[in-house]
Amino acid sequence: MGQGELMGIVGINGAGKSTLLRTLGKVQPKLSGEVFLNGKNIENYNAMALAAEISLVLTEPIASKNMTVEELVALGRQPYTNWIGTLTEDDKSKIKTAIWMLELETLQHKKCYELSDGQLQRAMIARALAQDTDIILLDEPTTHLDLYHKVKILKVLKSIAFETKKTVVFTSHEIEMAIQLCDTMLLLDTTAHAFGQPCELIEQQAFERLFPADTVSFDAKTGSFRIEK
Ligand SMILES: Nc1ncnc2c1ncn2[C@@H]1O[C@H](COP(=O)(O)OP(=O)(O)OP(=O)(O)O)[C@@H](O)[C@H]1O
Repeated sequence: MGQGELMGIVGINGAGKSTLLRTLGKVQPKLSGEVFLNGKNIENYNAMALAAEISLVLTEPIASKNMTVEELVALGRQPYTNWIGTLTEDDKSKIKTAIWMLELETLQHKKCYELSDGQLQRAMIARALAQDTDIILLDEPTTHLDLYHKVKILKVLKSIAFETKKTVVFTSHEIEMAIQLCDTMLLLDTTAHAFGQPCELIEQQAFERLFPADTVSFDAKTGSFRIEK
């Protein structure tokens, strides 16, 4: 995966999308293999050093919804602040930028429990952005959102990758949206995995293999799935 790129990990239920993402972020022990970051095995990174390289947006609910959006976003600066958590001008500027990029200015003083699912997801992404790491990993960031908000979140992720030159990797069931918006995709399949630009995967007929064709087929011309009646 490259700098400034949005990469989607897609595949059927149980294909191992979340497991792979959480393994990349060292949130859970690896089942096999090794993960290298900047030429160094992630096993050799301590939590603080890894938090300066990778930020995570996971599906677990946040510890306390009693904090404001601004306080939640400020948590992203934790790996850099001193033991009393004093924010420097640089920290405050990164928090402000993240709030601005996720269009949270009018919500920043609201408590997290007052937010809709989509607003809370944006706040979580702002926290990851404030952490200012080269890599942002997100597990199913569009779950529970309506079509418009799913598209909005993915477009925000794309612009974060493009404008801040970060590598943004997310897992999703939104294969059609990922085809339209991702720079690269990893398609996890029970038999073979495919990685490349969406157009390359379409050429390889990788999406046709995903579901039984008598139920759901893939139309390469439109890049969309069709229900067989
Ligand atoms: N490489 C692997 N080898 C063996 N088991 C695996 C591997 N990857 C994932 N699993 C197991 O498969 C199960 C499903 O994995 P996971 O939840 O990551 O799938 P998913 O694609 O995110 O599913 P969903 O789309 O339903 O959220 C888990 O029990 C996990 O431990």
